[in-house]
Amino acid sequence: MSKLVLIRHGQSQWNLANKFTGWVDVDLSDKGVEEAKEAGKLVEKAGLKFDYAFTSVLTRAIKTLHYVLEESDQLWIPETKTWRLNERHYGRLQGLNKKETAEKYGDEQVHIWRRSYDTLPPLLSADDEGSAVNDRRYADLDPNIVPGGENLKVTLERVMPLWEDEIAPKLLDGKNVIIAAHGNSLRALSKYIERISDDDIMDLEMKTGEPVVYDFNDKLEVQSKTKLDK
Ligand SMILES: O=C(O)[C@H](O)COP(=O)(O)O
Repeated sequence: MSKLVLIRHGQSQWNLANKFTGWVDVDLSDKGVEEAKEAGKLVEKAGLKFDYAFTSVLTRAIKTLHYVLEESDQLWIPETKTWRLNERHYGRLQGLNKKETAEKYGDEQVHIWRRSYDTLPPLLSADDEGSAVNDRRYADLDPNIVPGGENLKVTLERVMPLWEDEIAPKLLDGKNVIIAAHGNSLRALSKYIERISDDDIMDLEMKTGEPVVYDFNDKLEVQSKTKLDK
């Protein structure tokens, strides 16, 4: 009945540099731009037509959405940008190199920080330099809900109101939706959509720039899941 496409942004500058990124607003790399354009061509080839788009307030996801829509000639559709689709906030890990962090704290600890459902990363406080509290794009948010670090569970909790209030009603109304966001905000959403357990979600990975297409019936049950690739 309706279709939902999830796409993780193309490779970012910090994916390339292997750094924890989270809410830091880094741009796409040249390869990331190519991945996003390629994804748009796949969307065009698959004949996917969207009624509505959602993305985060981070440049890498916004640009990916726009490349996809431009390549598929639907840049005109209405879109919402919201912090609720931001990458999971990586707290004090943001800006650190993932390999160096694993050398310092051990592979197991870093794997837990990256993939466990409910372990928080070391938290940033509101007066730390990198805190999102002082970022103009979050000025309308209650400072108490601006995170200093999130696990996947908390990420899912802040994605859910958007799903319930904005996305699910559109899908139930037969509209097709595209969401361009981030590895972990999309893992959280996929966990909910596919009813994946807290343990199994550790193994779900989202590739950069790969569109994932869900078909729903009129009860919003998943009928199929397809990844678009070359
Ligand atoms: O925020 C980041 O560093 C990445 O985009 C996702 O990182 P992860 O694969 O370590 O969760």
